[in-house]
Amino acid sequence: MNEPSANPNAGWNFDHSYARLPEFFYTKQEAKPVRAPQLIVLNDKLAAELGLNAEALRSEENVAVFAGNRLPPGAEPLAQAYAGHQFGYFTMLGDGRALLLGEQITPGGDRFDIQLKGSGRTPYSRGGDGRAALGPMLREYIISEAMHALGIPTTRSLAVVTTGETVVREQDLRGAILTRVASSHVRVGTFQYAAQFGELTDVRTLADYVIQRHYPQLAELADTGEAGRYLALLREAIQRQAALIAQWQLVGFIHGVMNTDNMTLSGETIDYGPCAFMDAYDPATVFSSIDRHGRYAYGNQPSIAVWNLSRFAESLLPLLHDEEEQAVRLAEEALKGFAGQFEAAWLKGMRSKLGLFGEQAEDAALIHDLLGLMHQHHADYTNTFLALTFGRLEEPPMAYTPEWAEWLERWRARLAGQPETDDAVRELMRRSNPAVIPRNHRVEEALEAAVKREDYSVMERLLQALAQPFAHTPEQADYAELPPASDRPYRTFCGT
Ligand SMILES: Nc1ncnc2c1ncn2[C@@H]1O[C@H](COP(=O)(O)OP(=O)(O)OP(=O)(O)O)[C@@H](O)[C@H]1O
Ligand SMILES: [Mg+2]
Repeated sequence: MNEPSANPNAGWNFDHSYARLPEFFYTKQEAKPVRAPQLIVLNDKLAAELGLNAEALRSEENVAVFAGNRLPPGAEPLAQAYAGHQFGYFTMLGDGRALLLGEQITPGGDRFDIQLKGSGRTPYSRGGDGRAALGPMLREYIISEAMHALGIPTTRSLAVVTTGETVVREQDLRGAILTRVASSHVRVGTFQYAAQFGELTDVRTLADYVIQRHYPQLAELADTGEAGRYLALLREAIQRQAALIAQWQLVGFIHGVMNTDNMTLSGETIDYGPCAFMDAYDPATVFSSIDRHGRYAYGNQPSIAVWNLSRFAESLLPLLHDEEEQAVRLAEEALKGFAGQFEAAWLKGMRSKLGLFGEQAEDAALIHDLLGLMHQHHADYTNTFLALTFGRLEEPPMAYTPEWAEWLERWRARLAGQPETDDAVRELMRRSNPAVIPRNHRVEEALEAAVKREDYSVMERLLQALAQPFAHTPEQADYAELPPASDRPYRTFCGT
């Protein structure tokens, strides 16, 4: 059993709005204590943002909190229920290895879920052991924090502890628990769960909860119909996902497992499983070893988002309009909005990456032709934009062919036709093209040192570089190196 009350000076300040929902939505559950917790990494900056005292968090008492061995003051742990489509197939899921401790209210009044991932079995564990391994939890820590530094909405990572226990996968691995921080953990799959296994009132309760928590400006709208708040919720969720996926595409991020249970209503990226950043530009890039048909390939991410949002819309249908036909029409119209919103956000981002101010009709062709060349020449996505930013145009692949020269000519002509100075162009491009992304081979190098040799310095160095992705120090330049050819194509195995 958990011992109550950890170090009171850590600054834990919980509320429990999710626990005030009907019990249909969760199961109260304590963490299963682990043998020998040890703190591996703590996010001091995030701790401060949450109103937590990093020094107190390092104490033995609070390391025990991160391990699930102690409850922090005011915590009321629960496992959330949800369902979802996994690779297109619907199934009941729920937190099978995670627990929500509560919602930390920050000094500024913001609310964040504090969740332990890897904290033991729950009623939703099915055949699983409820545990997680050190490598995947550090991977989630590194990539989620990199995404945050890139300005992309995401769940955050506060800490990783090892448990002193072994988790059995294909081989024995060191057990670990990640403390995850999120605006909320409500997923498209939470709505699917309510629609499939609950009453209409449950869907309504959940929708009103999400509106209160993430879209409070909609709360006063009417119930149903064209001007209703549930249609507005659908539209807003679509808008946030369109913006999010555009940001993924712009940095070359491949989520890898865009199941409906891995899409949040907050619009934050969640579940860093078999995800990775693309090296050479190719829309067909897939990293996940279990995604054999390329369902979640880079180029498919926008259309998969629409597929997932369609499942969300289906869950909401009875709330959209009293007449089903009208409800379907409203949902379809809302879903049609995604393409335009995505395209607008993506084009805007691409213009910035190329230093283009204003909008000109030929911009889209200029951008698509660049991507076509990059694809044809297996050009590194991130480094091509860096080369353009810093005028290193003699570097491969640009130096290769007359087609590149022709494209560069068109780009220069477009730049020359705008009133902004070269400095302004360079500045925009520097802000829009990261120097450092969490490249697979560097992440793996850090994980190998951490997991196999208990050497965490490689990861610490990587985390420091990733925290400032747009800085251009010599340190940063080191991380712009391409992976050795033997590392391509890279696969992330789903040994979680
Ligand atoms: N070792 C495990 N034991 C029990 N349940 C598990 C285990 N691994 C995954 N699950 C459950 O399987 C489902 C799908 O797993 P998935 O990999 O999408 O999630 P996850 O990485 O555990 O969690 P999240 O989506 O919260 O980041 C989830 O319901 C998850 O809780
Ligand atoms: Mg998941």
